[in-house]
Parts: sequence; structure tokens; C-alpha cells
Amino acid sequence: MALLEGEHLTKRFGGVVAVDDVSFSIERGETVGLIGPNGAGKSTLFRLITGVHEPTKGQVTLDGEVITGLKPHQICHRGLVKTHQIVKPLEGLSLLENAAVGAQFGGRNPENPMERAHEVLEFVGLDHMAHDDPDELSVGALKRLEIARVLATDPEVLLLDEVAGGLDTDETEEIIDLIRDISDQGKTVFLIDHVMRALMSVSERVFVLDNGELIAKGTPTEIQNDERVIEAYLGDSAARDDIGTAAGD
Ligand SMILES: Nc1ncnc2c1ncn2[C@@H]1O[C@H](COP(=O)(O)OP(=O)(O)OP(=O)(O)O)[C@@H](O)[C@H]1O
Repeated sequence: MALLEGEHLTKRFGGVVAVDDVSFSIERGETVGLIGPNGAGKSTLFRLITGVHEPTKGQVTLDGEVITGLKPHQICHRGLVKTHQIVKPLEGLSLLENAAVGAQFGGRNPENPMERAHEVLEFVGLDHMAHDDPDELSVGALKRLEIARVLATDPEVLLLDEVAGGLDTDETEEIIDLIRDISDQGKTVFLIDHVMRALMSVSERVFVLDNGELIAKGTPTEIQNDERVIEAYLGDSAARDDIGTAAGD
């Protein structure tokens, strides 16, 4: 049975159909990438899954149970959590305290939040800075702190929203390795990223949204050679070049 399923998900904002009858399923332990041109509906689809938006139609099931209609914190307690695209650590709190807040309030096992916080900071390579102020962090370290924050909740499914965005080459490599480590722990990962090299190299399957519609699903190689996908990106030459380049990975 699929771990995460969307059935006929649709979201309208007035006259805009941001997500249009999208159905998908993701198996336990899979890493799946979600791509699409700007405005395709990727963030909206993630918000329908995490309970930030209610779908106009359709539903999401997690491990066979409908989660549509639940609040984001309730969905988090069921084991599905998303990183924020723009990382804003809690002001005045150390890295350790930021991660501990995730464990304490979002955690499925909230005992010993400080211990859990240390564990996840170590996992993302930041435990040596546990008592530092997040203000001092590089963009790459901030993204890793955000991943630590969600890992602290002990999720089964992680939705990663542009965790490779804005990173330099070395930081991108570190994030790719970190996503692989998360996947190696058996977690299920669904990620949006405009950094094609990162997304294509970690994803077992890729879904493509265009104008709210899911126009393709397949392995990275299938997606990079799919005519409809290439067509969808034709207006965006940088992304098209990225898709082509990533095909060599
Ligand atoms: N809260 C909202 N109210 C009204 N329209 C919205 C809202 N959120 C998204 N939209 C619209 O829905 C469409 C899909 O937007 P969305 O942000 O989901 O796309 P995206 O694929 O995540 O884009 P990007 O890659 O640029 O982040 C766009 O036309 C957007 O303007």
C-alpha cells in the first residue's frame, strides 16, 4: 500500500486553478521529486498535503488514513512535516533550542527534546555549533538547521521545499548527501527543487506539474527525455538547460 496518496486534488483561488485534479501515490521509503515551471502549482500542492490549504476537491491519505481536513500540527503529529522555503529560525534561541522546539511541540515522541535535538543536529553536521546563535549561519547551514528542525519531530514523510535553493556548489553537494542519508534511514521524501542536478540525483521518481496539472511521472531519465516536459520548460531556457544537463548525472 502507498504511504502517501493524493486523489483528484484540486485547488482554486478565485479564477485560478492552482492545482488541477492531481492524483499520485508515493511508496514508503521512496524519494520523489516534484518539478514544474514557476507558478505550476508545486507549493500549493505541498500546502494541500500539509493542511495549510484545504483542497477545493480531492483528498490526501497518509498510511491509509485521510488527513485532509486536519490542521498542520495534527498532520505533523501523524508523521508528515515540511521544511519552510524561507528559513526563519526562532530569534534569540540557539541552534539546539530551535531543534528542541521541533521535538517538543511537533514530535511524535516528545520525551527528552534536548537529547533529540542533539541527535538531529549531529545528523545534519551542526552539533558542534549547538549553542550558537542561528544569525551567524551560512545559507547552507540554515537549510541544514531547517532539516534538523523537521527531523526532530521524528517524521515518516518529509516534504523538502527548495532546500538546495541559493546554495553554492559545495553546499549543494552537502545537501544532496544529507537527503541521501535521510532516505537511507528509511524515511519517505517528497521534494521540490529548481536545482535540477540536486533533485534528479536524489529522486527515484519525478512528478511534473504544469499549469496545475500533473503532466508526467517517471524516473529522472524518463522525465528528462519526455516531450511534454521539454515543451513545458521551453519558455524557461535556463531550466530546460538544467534538465538536459542533469540527464548526464
Ligand atoms: N494564496 C493564494 N492566493 C491566490 N493565488 C495563489 C495563492 N497561492 C498560489 N496562488 C497562485 O496559484 C498558482 C500556483 O502557484 P504556486 O506558488 O503553487 O506555484 P509554484 O509551482 O510553487 O511556483 P514557484 O516555482 O514560483 O514557487 C499561481 O498562479 C499563483 O499565483
